[in-house]
Amino acid sequence: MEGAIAQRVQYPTWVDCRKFEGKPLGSLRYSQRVKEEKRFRGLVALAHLQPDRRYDQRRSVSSEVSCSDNNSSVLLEAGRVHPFDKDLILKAKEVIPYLNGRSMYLVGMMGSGKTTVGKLMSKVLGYSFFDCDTLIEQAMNGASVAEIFEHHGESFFRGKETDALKKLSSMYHVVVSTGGGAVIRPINWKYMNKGVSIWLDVPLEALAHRIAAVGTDSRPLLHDESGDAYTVAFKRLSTIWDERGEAYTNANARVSLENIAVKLGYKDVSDLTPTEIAIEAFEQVQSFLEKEETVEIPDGDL
Ligand SMILES: Nc1ncnc2c1ncn2[C@@H]1O[C@H](COP(=O)(O)OP(=O)(O)O)[C@@H](O)[C@H]1O
Ligand SMILES: O=C(O)C1=C[C@@H](OP(=O)(O)O)[C@@H](O)[C@H](O)C1
Repeated sequence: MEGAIAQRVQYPTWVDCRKFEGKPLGSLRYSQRVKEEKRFRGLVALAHLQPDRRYDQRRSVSSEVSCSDNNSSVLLEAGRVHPFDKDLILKAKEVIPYLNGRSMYLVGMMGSGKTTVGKLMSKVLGYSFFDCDTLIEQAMNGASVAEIFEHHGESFFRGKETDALKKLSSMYHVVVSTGGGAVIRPINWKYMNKGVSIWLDVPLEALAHRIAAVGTDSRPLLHDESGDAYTVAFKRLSTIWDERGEAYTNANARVSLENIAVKLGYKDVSDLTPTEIAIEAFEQVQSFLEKEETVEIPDGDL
């Protein structure tokens, strides 16, 4: 089966954790008939899920999504999925009335989890998700962020980033993962302030570990020094943090991974799951919006 078919097939990469309740540890076959296009009707996408002990014993499952017709079967994607958590669903239901359709903009350093956590938040809220870098790449006919930096320079990229945020700012019911540098241009805050901005505050050591694990190819601001991956990432992140750390504090809500770890009694922020981070993000957003609602209006303005 060709990649073209694979790309068009919609399959569930996000599952409701109730499907796991009461089930013994092991695998669950999750099937969904592909009905998007007539000619693929005979195909069935199967997500084979099982708890992933290597990554996170509590709430992450590994997935294998395959697609088959009568003659053949092909593996479309293997990866991790994060089942919805009851607490996350409850928290989302609580925050929805406060949001009243307002969008959310995740800001934070490279690798802070804006995309991972943002996708999860959007799914559980029933919002659409947009990744700013991806929008820029699409606007540049598929050129990667690294290629745009290389061929056009950073300031051209920043212009495209502002264009993307401007477009997004007129939309409701969206969660946006912004690029790590979006906070440096004041005009971008004007656009992000149409919604609620959330800073994912992750210690630099944890960021460097994450980035060292996936490599720096897609993050051009990080891959210009030699040395071991962790040290290179940590050094560059420290310099970038000195330049723009202050700008993240403009966000409406701050989600500190160190604070969540203390609250949950974990020794290390790397023990935190995206679900736990998303729950805290909703809590912080709600607390910001509650305060916003109770801001006193001076008598003269009534
Ligand atoms: N809570 C987490 N724990 C461990 N790894 C994470 C967590 N959140 C994200 N990651 C990993 O860190 C890397 C960067 O995450 P990503 O969501 O792409 O960050 P950003 O969009 O802020 O650059 C990815 O490899 C992702 O799988
Ligand atoms: O911090 C930055 O200046 C950048 C962060 C990247 O996005 P992520 O934060 O999603 O990695 C991407 O926009 C570009 O490489 C520049």
